[in-house]
Amino acid sequence: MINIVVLPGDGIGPEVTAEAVACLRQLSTERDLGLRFTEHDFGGVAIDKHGHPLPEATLEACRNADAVLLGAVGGDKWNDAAVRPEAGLLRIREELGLFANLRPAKVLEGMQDISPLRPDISRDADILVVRELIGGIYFGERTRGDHSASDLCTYSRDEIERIAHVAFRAATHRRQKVTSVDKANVLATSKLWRETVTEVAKSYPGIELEHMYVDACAMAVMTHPRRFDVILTENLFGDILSDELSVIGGSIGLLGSASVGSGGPGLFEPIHGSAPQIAGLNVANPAGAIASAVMMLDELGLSDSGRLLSSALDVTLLEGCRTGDLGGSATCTEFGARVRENLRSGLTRVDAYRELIAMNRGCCG
Ligand SMILES: NC(=O)C1=CN([C@@H]2O[C@H](COP(=O)(O)OP(=O)(O)OC[C@H]3O[C@@H](n4cnc5c(N)ncnc54)[C@H](O)[C@@H]3O)[C@@H](O)[C@H]2O)C=CC1
Ligand SMILES: CC(C)CC(=O)C(=O)O
Ligand SMILES: [Mg+2]
Repeated sequence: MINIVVLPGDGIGPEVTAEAVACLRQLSTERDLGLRFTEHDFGGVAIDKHGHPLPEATLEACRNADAVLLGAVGGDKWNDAAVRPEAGLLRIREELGLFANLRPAKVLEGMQDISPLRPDISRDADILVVRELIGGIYFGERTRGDHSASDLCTYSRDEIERIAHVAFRAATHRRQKVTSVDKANVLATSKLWRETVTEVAKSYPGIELEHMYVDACAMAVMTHPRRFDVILTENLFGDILSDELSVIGGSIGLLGSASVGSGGPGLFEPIHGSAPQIAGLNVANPAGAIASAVMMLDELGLSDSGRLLSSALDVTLLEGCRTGDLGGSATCTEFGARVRENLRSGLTRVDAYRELIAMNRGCCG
């Protein structure tokens, strides 16, 4: 039995998570994976019910799980809460020791039509952001007075080393390049970051390392996305850059992520937030939540099943079944149902997918 804790959270979180879980349930039944799901309160909904975004019972369930699947948390409703939903998110990442957040962003071959970038710029873009997740300014001491406020940014050499190793190891399975992003012309933490990453790189002689300032990087990912393979960066910069990178593929609703640490359960969540404006309307794109489920299957050692789900997701998009954020009219539930239909038809659809790619290359290339 594989024990998966589901934290639907707030806003569109429950809607997109429901579609991902339905895909996983179907896969589990068809392929006898033994996935078992239990839902727990987390985020704003947990504040309403229990007075805290991360109740002890939820944390305990996550600690004992094989993996955690999360929707999103937050919303203006909880702006004045003593502990906000987002603080619960930071805490669960810290409690589970999830220092590495992996956020792949790519343009699906045959789908350059939905990228706002010119096809000659976006074609073949395929970037993995490796973001440090439990250090830096989000975790530093905060002060707030009437006329001033401060947030402390701290990184230790150890924290930088361990995330750098994740990035270099990832690059060895990809295109052998790491771009380390910092602001070392100004920040002390960035100077230490650059120095430490340069040192770690010596253990990976086959990997090309370049350093880039975050402002220049924010521009270059839009003008020359193909020049990037793995982007290694700290918590705040990675948060911002990964939302920006979602533009390349066409929508933030497409991107999933995996947060992993040193051996405990991983946490898998789309990179977007709770999108309160569209919550309850059944229009959210569940692709990012489903992509997160694919990453979860990989992490659980169920890569064959992950590949099937990933293909079913790609086929669904290539067929033109798209939610409003991608210019389509499919609802969240219709999109999820279509992914499951494609999943049901299994391997034959992978061939269909390749054919669709070949066809689309002609008209969108
Ligand atoms: N991991 C998490 O739980 C995160 C939570 N948040 C929280 O979410 C709340 C809303 O934050 P925002 O800054 O508005 O960011 P957001 O990511 O929720 O929304 C940004 C824009 O993208 C759209 N969008 C996001 N996901 C979508 C999807 N799956 N399908 C279609 N459109 C989608 C939204 O409608 C909005 O226009 C805040 O309370 C914020 O703190 C924000 C980011 C991450
Ligand atoms: C609470 C925030 C740090 C969440 C967020 O924006 C993210 O992790 O992408
Ligand atoms: Mg973010």
